[in-house]
Amino acid sequence: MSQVRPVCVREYENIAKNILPRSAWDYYASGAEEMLTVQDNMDAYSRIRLRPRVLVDVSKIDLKTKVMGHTIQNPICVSPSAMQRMAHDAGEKATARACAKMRTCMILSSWSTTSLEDVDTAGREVSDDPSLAKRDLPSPTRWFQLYVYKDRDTTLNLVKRAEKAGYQALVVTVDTPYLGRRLADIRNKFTLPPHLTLANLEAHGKGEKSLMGPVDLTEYSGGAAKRAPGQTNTSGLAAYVVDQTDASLTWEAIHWLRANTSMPIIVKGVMTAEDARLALENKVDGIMVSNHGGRQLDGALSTIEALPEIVEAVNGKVDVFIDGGVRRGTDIFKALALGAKACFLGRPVLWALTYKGEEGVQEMMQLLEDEFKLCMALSVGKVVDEG
Ligand SMILES: Cc1cc2nc3c(=O)[nH]c(=O)nc-3n(C[C@H](O)[C@H](O)[C@H](O)COP(=O)(O)O)c2cc1C
Ligand SMILES: CCCCCCC(=O)C(=O)O
Repeated sequence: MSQVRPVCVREYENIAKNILPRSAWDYYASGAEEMLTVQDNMDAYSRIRLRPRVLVDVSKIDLKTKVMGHTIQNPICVSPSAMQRMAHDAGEKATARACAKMRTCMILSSWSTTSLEDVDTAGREVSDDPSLAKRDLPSPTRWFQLYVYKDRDTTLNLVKRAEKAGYQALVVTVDTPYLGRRLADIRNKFTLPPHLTLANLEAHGKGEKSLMGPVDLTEYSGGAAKRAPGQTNTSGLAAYVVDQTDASLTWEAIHWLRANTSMPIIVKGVMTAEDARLALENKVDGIMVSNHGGRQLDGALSTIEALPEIVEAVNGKVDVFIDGGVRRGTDIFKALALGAKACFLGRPVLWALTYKGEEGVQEMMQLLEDEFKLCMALSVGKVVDEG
């Protein structure tokens, strides 16, 4: 289908809405309950105003920064989102290639529809491509997002595989003891299309057995299975989460992971200074300020409003990242000005993937890079990290 090239991230959303089947669109778009937090993540950026300065030489702007010790081309990275092959057949591989071309960081979801090994290989092929001289940074930056299963052997298997494949950090998502109530998914009895699987939980090597048998979310569809507290009607996905993942998780899990991996550990889903202090006490290496794109606790404050107290509590001891509602170069500028080391994107990547696969994601990220650079030039922001 021929499309006019989108000129802002919002346009990718409109295009994706017209292309995706209803249940995939609803799954990607939805947030918890009335989606107050989904909306507020975006609105809160609009409430912040900039104070531009003038007559400063802005003819050269370098956007490079360091995340967890790795230099990347710009502070615009990709958050983990599950099931990317619903958007495009090349799914997570396409995202990995686009990020490798942009020389920026991708976080792969535990719940990817492509195995973590195949995603890593796809990204490396691009990173090793000598024709990409424009971006002169060496290795790809790829982190693995972890959901902790009740079965710690399953969890450990994922961690060891990610480490072996060369993922450089483990991003432990801590805001999902249960799945938020996403009303459209409940109505749709959302489940994966039959040709797709949660690939990391399938057999991944010669002679290896599947970690838990093929994961069939339809078994859980309709809410006949176990339920989260207070839920009488739930989606297949939410029921699977109750059945398989560990709602009893505490900071102990971070110590257990630390004892089992040499990868640095980032906790994703911290929203308060109190938890940021606990994260430091429990020796995490990085913090992602996130409310899961408003998909978990409806009414939680926006991430950009949560950021300053967390940055203050962390006081430079570890890198602080942010996601949720980032849609414009000016949003990125505001987040960095308030102390984030880099911004991560969730839904915009899914929209761009739907639109045009790898090329779409690369285009969308380039668009945000251009917008961010322009914002720096017009505001004379001092947010370039030389270190
Ligand atoms: C469809 C979808 C799937 C997601 N899957 C995951 C996941 O597997 N792991 C995770 O930690 N976060 C997941 N998230 C949350 C994102 O990582 C991120 O926090 C959020 O999307 C950021 O908000 P934004 O979509 O407004 O950019 C998902 C979000 C969406 C929209
Ligand atoms: C243990 C929670 C699994 C959720 C899987 C995907 C996801 O994060 C989402 O928001 O959807």
